[in-house]
Amino acid sequence: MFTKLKKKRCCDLEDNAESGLEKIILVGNPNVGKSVIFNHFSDSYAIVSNYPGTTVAISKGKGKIAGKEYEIIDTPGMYSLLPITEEERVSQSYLFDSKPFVYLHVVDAKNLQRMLPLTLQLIEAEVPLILVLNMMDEAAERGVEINEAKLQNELGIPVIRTTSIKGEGLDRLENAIADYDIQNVDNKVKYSRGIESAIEEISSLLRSEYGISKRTLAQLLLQNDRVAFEKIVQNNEDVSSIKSVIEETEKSYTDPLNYVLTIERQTFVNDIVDPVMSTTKKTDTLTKNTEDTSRTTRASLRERIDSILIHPVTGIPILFLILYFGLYKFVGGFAAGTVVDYLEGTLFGEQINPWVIESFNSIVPYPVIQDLFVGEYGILTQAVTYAIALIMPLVGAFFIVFSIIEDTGYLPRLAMLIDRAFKKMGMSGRAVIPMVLGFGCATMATMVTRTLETKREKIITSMLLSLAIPCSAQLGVILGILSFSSKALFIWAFVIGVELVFIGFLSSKVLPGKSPSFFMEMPPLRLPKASNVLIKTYSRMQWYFLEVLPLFVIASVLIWIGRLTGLFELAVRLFSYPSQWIGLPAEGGVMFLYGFFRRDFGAAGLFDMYNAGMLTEINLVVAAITLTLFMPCIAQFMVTVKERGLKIALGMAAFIFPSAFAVGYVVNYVLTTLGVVL
Ligand SMILES: Nc1nc2c(ncn2[C@@H]2O[C@H](COP(=O)(O)OP(=O)(O)OP(=O)(O)O)[C@@H](O)[C@H]2O)c(=O)[nH]1
Ligand SMILES: [Mg+2]
Repeated sequence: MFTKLKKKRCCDLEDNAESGLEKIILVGNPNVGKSVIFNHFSDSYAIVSNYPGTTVAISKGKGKIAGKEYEIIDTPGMYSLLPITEEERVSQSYLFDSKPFVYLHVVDAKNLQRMLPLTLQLIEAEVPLILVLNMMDEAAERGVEINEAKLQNELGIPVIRTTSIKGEGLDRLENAIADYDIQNVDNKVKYSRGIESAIEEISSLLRSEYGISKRTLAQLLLQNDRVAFEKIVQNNEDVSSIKSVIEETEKSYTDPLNYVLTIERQTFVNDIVDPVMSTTKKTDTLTKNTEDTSRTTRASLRERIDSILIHPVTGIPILFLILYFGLYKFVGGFAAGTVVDYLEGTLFGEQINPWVIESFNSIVPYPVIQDLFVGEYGILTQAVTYAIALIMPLVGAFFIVFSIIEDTGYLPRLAMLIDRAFKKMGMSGRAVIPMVLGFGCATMATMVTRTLETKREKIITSMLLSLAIPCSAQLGVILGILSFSSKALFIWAFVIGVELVFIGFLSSKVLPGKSPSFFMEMPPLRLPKASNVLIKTYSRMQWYFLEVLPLFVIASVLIWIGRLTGLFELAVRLFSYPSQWIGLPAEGGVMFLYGFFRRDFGAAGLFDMYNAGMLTEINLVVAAITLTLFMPCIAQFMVTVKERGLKIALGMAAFIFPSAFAVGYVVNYVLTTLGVVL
């Protein structure tokens, strides 16, 4: 495991640097174990979780297979070569442009019938291919047996069975890659006459060469795939003749061609699967076969747990229990209370920092430089202390809880549970995943909005992520600060919840378009693996630090320059007005200034002010609410610009900034007028 910990966290943003090595590309449906196999073979790490849509961008790494070095590439899951969502589009465009040594098509063996259409499409695309029957453990548990040799014969490509999570079969996969030799494989699918002749006609019109076969490109064109059209326009093909073939074909079918192709392909899949796959019938409890009985019991237990999690009457209390123990007790109580108190108060406050200040001052006698490194807002005394003593334990604790929840497969169940409520806000249950991920890091979560179907849903989700979802660090600090009174915590959660629902509801009324439909594959509930939870937590914290620490240091440097030039005082004075509007002392302005860098930096400032006795309890609740609703951090803003465009991102910011203070004002007014005691 520790060799894994040394791996670098893989690129979430696409980079197109060519390594010059031959490529092995992992493709397949979502949630089938591609990233597990990627992590096994490559020197990079891609996040593994138990829900569809974990990987949303290409990940690359290098790996040795039978002594030879390759570039290994992990792609986002896709259901078919015709993409619907953006992360599927990422995979499709990669297929268009790559010439790999081999593609590994990873499938979930227990669902072979549903996965094989993509295999047939890849065979039609005439790409070098190995089929990996993964999750053989779960297939066996469900009584599914697959005759691998027969399947290999039928398909004409190598077929390897694996249980990647246990490392089983990966050595045979390695051998199969080493021995792989490209060969012509017969196409397995023959469509009805109208479609076959259209494919032939379009193929004969295509002059250039592409990463996929002309037959496949013709099919994509028949299904009106946007990128396929862009490709043929780029290559100066005879687009108008191709379009007229498509129109003619469309006229001769009553159903959309996409549907016709899918249905016709499935009959070929069934013909292949029927003789190679068998399922031992579930036996009743009277059976003498103990193995079958335990299999049946396990299956029915799983179904029972599933219905408990999804049913509102039982599901909602369970959700609250998870929030109570996972967030309130563990992150808020243990990490923010015990661990941070010790690290920030005792270790850094009483031991490390006084020593650092003294040593630094004795070595560097210049007050200006001393101020930069060990002053009140210094790089070492503030940036590093905040990052290590305050944020690190909170983020770490949060990510541990979060990784466990992810790996159980709870999130898709949560998506089903609150799909109806989300529909009222113009989103579907699918948006639950980016929203929940937002509590980890809203920057990552904004990228995950790629998995959503409609533009409207993506805008609403990104908006709510920027507005009302506190990230782990901020949430941890706020839980820590407000844990003095459950009433305070309740008011904070209530106001943020109401704002979230209200703005979501309002956006769904203002933005044109229908509510999206909800479709999500339900992965089985699984027991989390400690090694995956630890590696994932470590890798996310590493990512977080790379993002956070430089920003904190930049903030310290800018504040230092600001103080030298007097700009800092000016900015603080400027912020002292909105700070006073919401009932805070004028010094509260500093905190909002920090908040511009990152909201958690601001929250950390709040923590300090409270400890210094500068704030009342009501001040604290109001400030926590305002900071939660405050501007998204710089990194999140940049990702929002990238995913949604500058105009939408600026529009969001223009709304969020004043509305945060407006809500703060109202809450302060109500609490002080009512004379609420916390
Ligand atoms: N039981 C079992 N679980 C597996 C196996 N391989 C992967 N998993 C689990 O399946 C889930 C999905 O694994 P990933 O590697 O994230 O799947 P992926 O194909 O990369 O998924 P996306 O990124 O969503 O496309 C995780 O919970 C893994 O632990 C296996 O062989 N057996
Ligand atoms: Mg993945």
